[in-house]
Amino acid sequence: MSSYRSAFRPGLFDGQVVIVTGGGSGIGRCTAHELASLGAKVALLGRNPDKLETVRAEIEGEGGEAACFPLDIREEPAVEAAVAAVLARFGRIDGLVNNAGGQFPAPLAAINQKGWEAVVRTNLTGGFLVARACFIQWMADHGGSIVNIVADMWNGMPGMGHSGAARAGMVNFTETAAFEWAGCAVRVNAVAPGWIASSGMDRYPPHMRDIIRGLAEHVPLGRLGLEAEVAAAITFLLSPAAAFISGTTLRVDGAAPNFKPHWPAAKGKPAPEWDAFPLASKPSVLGEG
Ligand SMILES: CCCCCCC/C=C/C(=O)SCCNC(=O)CCNC(=O)[C@H](O)C(C)(C)COP(=O)(O)OP(=O)(O)OC[C@H]1O[C@@H](n2cnc3c(N)ncnc32)[C@H](O)[C@@H]1OP(=O)(O)O
Ligand SMILES: NC(=O)C1=CN([C@@H]2O[C@H](COP(=O)(O)OP(=O)(O)OC[C@H]3O[C@@H](n4cnc5c(N)ncnc54)[C@H](OP(=O)(O)O)[C@@H]3O)[C@@H](O)[C@H]2O)C=CC1
Repeated sequence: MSSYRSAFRPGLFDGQVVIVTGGGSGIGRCTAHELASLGAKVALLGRNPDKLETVRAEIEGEGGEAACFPLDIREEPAVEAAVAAVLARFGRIDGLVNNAGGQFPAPLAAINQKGWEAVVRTNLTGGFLVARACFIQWMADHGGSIVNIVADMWNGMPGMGHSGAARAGMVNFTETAAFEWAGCAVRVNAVAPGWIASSGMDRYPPHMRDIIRGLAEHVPLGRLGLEAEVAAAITFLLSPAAAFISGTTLRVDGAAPNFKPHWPAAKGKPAPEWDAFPLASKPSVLGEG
Protein backbone atom coordinates (compact mmCIF):
# COMPACT_ATOMS: atom_id res chain seq x y z
CA MET A 1 0.00 0.00 0.00
CA SER A 2 1.57 3.27 -1.12
CA SER A 3 2.19 6.04 1.39
CA TYR A 4 1.61 8.60 -1.39
CA ARG A 5 -1.45 10.77 -0.68
CA SER A 6 -2.52 11.63 -4.21
CA ALA A 7 -5.37 14.06 -4.83
CA PHE A 8 -6.56 11.72 -7.58
CA ARG A 9 -8.74 8.63 -7.16
CA PRO A 10 -7.14 5.24 -6.48
CA GLY A 11 -6.86 3.04 -9.55
CA LEU A 12 -7.02 5.97 -11.99
CA PHE A 13 -4.11 4.55 -14.01
CA ASP A 14 -4.79 0.84 -13.49
CA GLY A 15 -3.47 -1.16 -16.45
CA GLN A 16 -1.57 1.80 -17.88
CA VAL A 17 2.15 2.14 -18.52
CA VAL A 18 3.90 5.48 -18.14
CA ILE A 19 7.52 6.35 -18.96
CA VAL A 20 9.14 8.90 -16.64
CA THR A 21 12.51 10.25 -17.77
CA GLY A 22 14.73 11.57 -15.01
CA GLY A 23 12.79 9.19 -12.76
CA GLY A 24 15.75 8.62 -10.47
CA SER A 25 15.46 11.88 -8.54
CA GLY A 26 13.41 14.93 -7.65
CA ILE A 27 10.28 15.74 -9.61
CA GLY A 28 10.64 12.62 -11.77
CA ARG A 29 10.94 10.34 -8.76
CA CYS A 30 7.95 11.97 -7.05
CA THR A 31 5.84 11.71 -10.22
CA ALA A 32 6.80 8.05 -10.61
CA HIS A 33 5.63 7.41 -7.03
CA GLU A 34 2.33 9.22 -7.58
CA LEU A 35 1.57 7.39 -10.83
CA ALA A 36 2.51 4.03 -9.31
CA SER A 37 0.27 4.78 -6.31
CA LEU A 38 -2.60 5.27 -8.77
CA GLY A 39 -2.00 1.91 -10.45
CA ALA A 40 0.37 2.72 -13.34
CA LYS A 41 3.33 0.53 -14.20
CA VAL A 42 6.23 2.95 -14.38
CA ALA A 43 9.26 2.79 -16.68
CA LEU A 44 12.10 4.75 -15.07
CA LEU A 45 14.61 6.28 -17.52
CA GLY A 46 17.77 8.23 -16.62
CA ARG A 47 21.54 8.10 -16.87
CA ASN A 48 22.46 6.77 -13.45
CA PRO A 49 21.32 3.13 -13.03
CA ASP A 50 21.82 3.15 -9.25
CA LYS A 51 19.41 6.08 -8.81
CA LEU A 52 16.82 4.36 -10.98
CA GLU A 53 17.20 1.08 -9.12
CA THR A 54 16.69 2.83 -5.77
CA VAL A 55 13.42 4.35 -6.96
CA ARG A 56 12.29 1.04 -8.49
CA ALA A 57 12.86 -0.64 -5.11
CA GLU A 58 11.00 2.16 -3.30
CA ILE A 59 7.99 1.81 -5.60
CA GLU A 60 7.92 -1.97 -5.39
CA GLY A 61 8.32 -1.72 -1.61
CA GLU A 62 5.08 0.29 -1.60
CA GLY A 63 3.22 -2.28 -3.68
CA GLY A 64 3.71 -0.70 -7.11
CA GLU A 65 5.41 -1.94 -10.26
CA ALA A 66 8.39 -0.31 -11.98
CA ALA A 67 11.38 -1.18 -14.15
CA CYS A 68 14.62 0.65 -15.02
CA PHE A 69 15.95 1.57 -18.45
CA PRO A 70 19.26 3.48 -18.12
CA LEU A 71 20.16 5.75 -21.04
CA ASP A 72 21.28 9.20 -22.09
CA ILE A 73 18.24 10.80 -23.73
CA ARG A 74 20.59 12.68 -26.09
CA GLU A 75 21.58 9.47 -27.89
CA GLU A 76 19.03 8.51 -30.55
CA PRO A 77 19.88 4.78 -30.81
CA ALA A 78 19.77 4.44 -27.01
CA VAL A 79 16.39 6.19 -26.88
CA GLU A 80 14.91 3.97 -29.56
CA ALA A 81 16.26 0.86 -27.85
CA ALA A 82 14.93 1.93 -24.44
CA VAL A 83 11.42 2.59 -25.76
CA ALA A 84 11.49 -0.80 -27.51
CA ALA A 85 12.62 -2.38 -24.23
CA VAL A 86 9.73 -0.74 -22.36
CA LEU A 87 7.31 -2.21 -24.90
CA ALA A 88 8.96 -5.61 -24.64
CA ARG A 89 8.63 -5.50 -20.85
CA PHE A 90 5.19 -3.93 -20.39
CA GLY A 91 3.47 -4.31 -23.80
CA ARG A 92 2.13 -0.74 -24.09
CA ILE A 93 2.94 2.94 -23.44
CA ASP A 94 0.03 5.12 -22.39
CA GLY A 95 1.95 8.11 -21.09
CA LEU A 96 5.32 9.81 -21.31
CA VAL A 97 6.63 12.30 -18.74
CA ASN A 98 9.53 13.98 -20.51
CA ASN A 99 11.15 15.27 -17.32
CA ALA A 100 14.91 14.63 -17.63
CA GLY A 101 16.77 17.93 -17.85
CA GLY A 102 19.05 20.40 -16.23
CA GLN A 103 21.77 22.91 -16.93
CA PHE A 104 24.86 24.56 -15.50
CA PRO A 105 24.53 28.22 -14.52
CA ALA A 106 26.77 30.50 -16.60
CA PRO A 107 26.50 33.88 -18.32
CA LEU A 108 26.06 33.69 -22.10
CA ALA A 109 29.59 34.93 -22.74
CA ALA A 110 31.03 32.02 -20.73
CA ILE A 111 29.16 29.29 -22.61
CA ASN A 112 31.10 27.71 -25.47
CA GLN A 113 29.59 25.64 -28.28
CA LYS A 114 30.12 22.35 -26.46
CA GLY A 115 28.40 23.63 -23.33
CA TRP A 116 25.53 25.20 -25.28
CA GLU A 117 24.95 21.98 -27.17
CA ALA A 118 25.20 19.81 -24.04
CA VAL A 119 22.33 21.77 -22.50
CA VAL A 120 20.21 22.18 -25.64
CA ARG A 121 20.53 18.48 -26.39
CA THR A 122 19.52 17.70 -22.79
CA ASN A 123 16.49 19.96 -22.64
CA LEU A 124 15.23 20.03 -26.22
CA THR A 125 16.71 17.36 -28.49
CA GLY A 126 16.45 14.61 -25.88
CA GLY A 127 12.80 15.31 -25.14
CA PHE A 128 12.03 15.36 -28.85
CA LEU A 129 13.80 12.02 -29.35
CA VAL A 130 11.93 10.28 -26.52
CA ALA A 131 8.55 11.68 -27.63
CA ARG A 132 9.20 10.75 -31.24
CA ALA A 133 10.21 7.19 -30.32
CA CYS A 134 7.08 6.74 -28.17
CA PHE A 135 4.92 8.12 -30.97
CA ILE A 136 6.40 5.99 -33.75
CA GLN A 137 6.70 2.77 -31.77
CA TRP A 138 3.32 2.87 -30.00
CA MET A 139 1.22 6.01 -29.70
CA ALA A 140 0.65 6.60 -33.43
CA ASP A 141 -1.47 3.45 -33.48
CA HIS A 142 -2.88 3.45 -29.93
CA GLY A 143 -3.04 7.07 -28.74
CA GLY A 144 -1.47 8.39 -25.58
CA SER A 145 -0.53 11.45 -23.58
CA ILE A 146 2.81 13.25 -23.39
CA VAL A 147 3.80 15.82 -20.76
CA ASN A 148 7.00 17.77 -21.39
CA ILE A 149 8.61 19.39 -18.34
CA VAL A 150 10.02 22.79 -19.23
CA ALA A 151 10.91 25.68 -16.88
CA ASP A 152 9.58 29.01 -15.83
CA MET A 153 12.11 31.07 -17.80
CA TRP A 154 9.70 33.41 -19.59
CA ASN A 155 11.17 36.67 -20.92
CA GLY A 156 14.69 35.31 -20.51
CA MET A 157 16.68 34.05 -17.52
CA PRO A 158 20.13 35.53 -16.88
CA GLY A 159 22.68 32.80 -16.25
CA MET A 160 20.44 30.19 -17.92
CA GLY A 161 20.43 31.37 -21.54
CA HIS A 162 21.13 27.95 -23.02
CA SER A 163 18.42 26.29 -20.96
CA GLY A 164 15.87 29.08 -21.53
CA ALA A 165 16.36 28.82 -25.29
CA ALA A 166 15.92 25.04 -25.15
CA ARG A 167 12.79 25.28 -22.97
CA ALA A 168 11.24 27.83 -25.34
CA GLY A 169 11.93 25.36 -28.12
CA MET A 170 10.26 22.60 -26.14
CA VAL A 171 7.14 24.72 -25.65
CA ASN A 172 6.97 25.24 -29.40
CA PHE A 173 7.59 21.52 -30.01
CA THR A 174 4.70 20.80 -27.64
CA GLU A 175 2.41 23.05 -29.66
CA THR A 176 3.38 21.52 -33.01
CA ALA A 177 3.22 17.92 -31.80
CA ALA A 178 -0.21 18.55 -30.25
CA PHE A 179 -1.48 19.46 -33.71
CA GLU A 180 0.43 16.90 -35.80
CA TRP A 181 -0.36 13.98 -33.49
CA ALA A 182 -3.96 14.93 -32.61
CA GLY A 183 -5.27 12.72 -35.43
CA CYS A 184 -3.71 9.75 -33.63
CA ALA A 185 -5.41 10.63 -30.31
CA VAL A 186 -2.12 11.72 -28.81
CA ARG A 187 -2.31 14.73 -26.48
CA VAL A 188 0.86 16.73 -25.90
CA ASN A 189 1.18 19.31 -23.11
CA ALA A 190 3.91 20.94 -21.05
CA VAL A 191 4.33 21.74 -17.37
CA ALA A 192 6.53 24.68 -16.43
CA PRO A 193 7.75 24.46 -12.83
CA GLY A 194 8.86 27.64 -11.11
CA TRP A 195 11.23 27.37 -8.17
CA ILE A 196 10.68 23.95 -6.65
CA ALA A 197 12.31 22.56 -3.48
CA SER A 198 13.61 19.49 -5.30
CA SER A 199 16.86 17.53 -5.28
CA GLY A 200 17.82 19.64 -8.31
CA MET A 201 18.39 22.69 -6.08
CA ASP A 202 21.36 20.94 -4.44
CA ARG A 203 23.10 20.66 -7.82
CA TYR A 204 23.87 24.38 -8.01
CA PRO A 205 27.33 25.60 -6.93
CA PRO A 206 27.94 26.95 -3.40
CA HIS A 207 28.14 30.60 -4.48
CA MET A 208 24.44 30.42 -5.50
CA ARG A 209 23.17 29.17 -2.15
CA ASP A 210 22.16 32.58 -0.79
CA ILE A 211 20.35 33.37 -4.03
CA ILE A 212 18.43 30.11 -3.86
CA ARG A 213 17.49 30.70 -0.22
CA GLY A 214 16.11 34.13 -1.15
CA LEU A 215 13.97 32.98 -4.08
CA ALA A 216 10.76 32.71 -2.06
CA GLU A 217 10.75 36.48 -1.55
CA HIS A 218 10.04 36.79 -5.28
CA VAL A 219 7.14 34.36 -5.32
CA PRO A 220 3.72 35.96 -4.64
CA LEU A 221 2.63 32.80 -2.77
CA GLY A 222 5.69 33.30 -0.54
CA ARG A 223 7.39 29.92 -0.79
CA LEU A 224 9.03 27.44 -3.11
CA GLY A 225 6.89 24.72 -4.66
CA LEU A 226 6.86 21.07 -3.67
CA GLU A 227 7.82 18.18 -5.92
CA ALA A 228 4.32 16.78 -5.32
CA GLU A 229 2.71 19.99 -6.57
CA VAL A 230 4.45 19.52 -9.92
CA ALA A 231 3.64 15.80 -9.93
CA ALA A 232 -0.06 16.61 -9.41
CA ALA A 233 -0.11 18.90 -12.45
CA ILE A 234 1.59 16.21 -14.54
CA THR A 235 -0.84 13.57 -13.28
CA PHE A 236 -3.80 15.81 -14.12
CA LEU A 237 -2.56 16.32 -17.69
CA LEU A 238 -2.02 12.57 -18.16
CA SER A 239 -5.47 11.77 -16.78
CA PRO A 240 -8.90 11.63 -18.46
CA ALA A 241 -9.72 14.89 -16.64
CA ALA A 242 -7.54 16.58 -19.27
CA ALA A 243 -9.02 14.73 -22.26
CA PHE A 244 -9.73 17.99 -24.15
CA ILE A 245 -6.47 19.70 -23.19
CA SER A 246 -3.59 19.56 -25.65
CA GLY A 247 -0.91 21.98 -26.79
CA THR A 248 -0.92 23.97 -23.57
CA THR A 249 1.75 24.82 -20.99
CA LEU A 250 0.63 24.72 -17.37
CA ARG A 251 2.64 26.95 -15.02
CA VAL A 252 3.27 25.61 -11.50
CA ASP A 253 5.09 28.54 -9.97
CA GLY A 254 3.15 30.33 -7.20
CA ALA A 255 2.62 33.25 -9.64
CA ALA A 256 6.37 33.99 -9.75
CA PRO A 257 6.29 35.54 -13.26
CA ASN A 258 3.63 37.98 -12.01
CA PHE A 259 5.83 39.28 -9.19
CA LYS A 260 6.48 43.04 -9.23
CA PRO A 261 8.95 44.63 -6.80
CA HIS A 262 6.57 47.39 -5.58
CA TRP A 263 4.31 44.80 -3.91
CA PRO A 264 5.48 42.34 -1.23
CA ALA A 265 5.16 38.59 -1.63
CA ALA A 266 3.17 36.67 0.96
CA LYS A 267 5.21 36.52 4.16
CA GLY A 268 6.44 33.70 6.32
CA LYS A 269 6.69 30.79 3.90
CA PRO A 270 3.22 29.45 4.74
CA ALA A 271 3.07 25.70 5.27
CA PRO A 272 1.55 23.83 2.35
CA GLU A 273 -2.02 22.82 2.99
CA TRP A 274 -1.37 19.45 1.40
CA ASP A 275 1.87 17.50 1.53
CA ALA A 276 1.36 14.40 -0.54
CA PHE A 277 4.77 12.79 -0.51
CA PRO A 278 6.51 12.27 2.84
CA LEU A 279 9.53 10.82 1.00
CA ALA A 280 10.15 13.95 -1.11
CA SER A 281 13.69 15.33 -1.39
CA LYS A 282 14.75 17.75 1.33
CA PRO A 283 17.31 19.97 -0.41
CA SER A 284 20.10 20.82 2.02
CA VAL A 285 20.62 24.22 0.38
CA LEU A 286 17.23 25.23 1.83
CA GLY A 287 18.15 24.00 5.27
CA GLU A 288 15.41 21.41 5.23
CA GLY A 289 17.41 18.27 5.56
C1 LIG B 1 18.64 31.34 -9.67
C2 LIG B 1 18.89 30.05 -9.01
C3 LIG B 1 18.32 28.78 -9.52
C4 LIG B 1 17.25 28.94 -10.54
C5 LIG B 1 16.66 27.65 -10.92
C6 LIG B 1 15.95 27.79 -12.22
C7 LIG B 1 15.01 26.70 -12.47
C8 LIG B 1 15.64 25.44 -12.88
C9 LIG B 1 15.88 24.50 -11.98
C10 LIG B 1 16.40 23.20 -12.41
O1 LIG B 1 16.54 22.88 -13.56
S1 LIG B 1 16.72 22.10 -11.17
C11 LIG B 1 17.53 20.75 -11.98
C12 LIG B 1 18.94 20.86 -11.67
N1 LIG B 1 19.68 19.76 -12.21
C13 LIG B 1 20.61 20.05 -13.07
O2 LIG B 1 20.78 21.16 -13.49
C14 LIG B 1 21.46 18.92 -13.52
C15 LIG B 1 22.90 19.28 -13.32
N2 LIG B 1 23.56 19.55 -14.57
C16 LIG B 1 24.09 18.59 -15.32
O3 LIG B 1 23.96 17.41 -15.02
C17 LIG B 1 24.87 19.01 -16.52
O4 LIG B 1 25.25 20.34 -16.44
C18 LIG B 1 24.16 18.81 -17.87
C19 LIG B 1 23.37 20.03 -18.20
C20 LIG B 1 23.17 17.67 -17.84
C21 LIG B 1 25.23 18.53 -18.97
O5 LIG B 1 25.89 17.34 -18.64
P1 LIG B 1 27.15 16.78 -19.51
O6 LIG B 1 27.66 15.62 -18.72
O7 LIG B 1 26.80 16.56 -20.91
O8 LIG B 1 28.09 17.99 -19.53
P2 LIG B 1 29.48 18.24 -18.91
O9 LIG B 1 30.44 17.18 -19.42
O10 LIG B 1 29.36 18.43 -17.47
O11 LIG B 1 29.86 19.61 -19.61
C22 LIG B 1 29.86 19.72 -21.06
C23 LIG B 1 30.39 21.07 -21.43
O12 LIG B 1 29.56 22.09 -20.89
C24 LIG B 1 30.36 23.21 -20.58
N3 LIG B 1 30.22 23.54 -19.15
C25 LIG B 1 29.93 22.69 -18.15
N4 LIG B 1 29.85 23.34 -16.97
C26 LIG B 1 30.11 24.63 -17.25
C27 LIG B 1 30.16 25.84 -16.45
N5 LIG B 1 29.89 25.82 -15.13
N6 LIG B 1 30.47 27.00 -17.08
C28 LIG B 1 30.69 27.05 -18.41
N7 LIG B 1 30.65 25.94 -19.24
C29 LIG B 1 30.36 24.78 -18.64
C30 LIG B 1 31.78 22.86 -20.97
O13 LIG B 1 31.98 23.22 -22.31
C31 LIG B 1 31.74 21.36 -20.83
O14 LIG B 1 32.74 20.73 -21.58
P3 LIG B 1 34.20 20.50 -20.92
O15 LIG B 1 34.79 21.83 -20.76
O16 LIG B 1 33.97 19.79 -19.60
O17 LIG B 1 34.91 19.65 -21.93
N1 LIG C 1 13.58 22.16 -9.36
C1 LIG C 1 13.23 23.24 -10.00
O1 LIG C 1 13.10 24.32 -9.41
C2 LIG C 1 12.94 23.19 -11.47
C3 LIG C 1 13.17 22.06 -12.24
N2 LIG C 1 12.89 22.10 -13.58
C4 LIG C 1 13.11 20.94 -14.43
O2 LIG C 1 12.41 19.83 -13.90
C5 LIG C 1 13.08 18.63 -14.28
C6 LIG C 1 13.38 17.80 -13.04
O3 LIG C 1 14.29 18.53 -12.22
P1 LIG C 1 14.58 18.22 -10.69
O4 LIG C 1 13.85 17.03 -10.28
O5 LIG C 1 14.37 19.46 -9.96
O6 LIG C 1 16.15 17.97 -10.73
P2 LIG C 1 17.06 16.67 -10.76
O7 LIG C 1 18.41 17.17 -11.13
O8 LIG C 1 16.87 15.91 -9.51
O9 LIG C 1 16.44 15.79 -11.94
C7 LIG C 1 16.90 15.79 -13.25
C8 LIG C 1 16.88 14.37 -13.75
O10 LIG C 1 17.17 14.37 -15.16
C9 LIG C 1 18.02 13.27 -15.43
N3 LIG C 1 18.84 13.58 -16.59
C10 LIG C 1 19.55 14.70 -16.82
N4 LIG C 1 20.18 14.64 -17.99
C11 LIG C 1 19.84 13.45 -18.54
C12 LIG C 1 20.16 12.80 -19.75
N5 LIG C 1 20.94 13.37 -20.66
N6 LIG C 1 19.62 11.58 -20.00
C13 LIG C 1 18.83 10.98 -19.08
N7 LIG C 1 18.49 11.55 -17.93
C14 LIG C 1 18.98 12.77 -17.65
C15 LIG C 1 18.85 13.12 -14.17
O11 LIG C 1 19.26 11.78 -14.05
P3 LIG C 1 20.81 11.35 -14.00
O12 LIG C 1 21.39 12.06 -12.83
O13 LIG C 1 20.73 9.88 -13.88
O14 LIG C 1 21.34 11.82 -15.32
C16 LIG C 1 17.90 13.51 -13.06
O15 LIG C 1 17.27 12.37 -12.49
C17 LIG C 1 14.34 19.06 -15.03
O16 LIG C 1 14.07 19.10 -16.40
C18 LIG C 1 14.55 20.46 -14.48
O17 LIG C 1 15.38 21.23 -15.27
C19 LIG C 1 12.38 23.21 -14.18
C20 LIG C 1 12.14 24.32 -13.45
C21 LIG C 1 12.41 24.41 -12.05
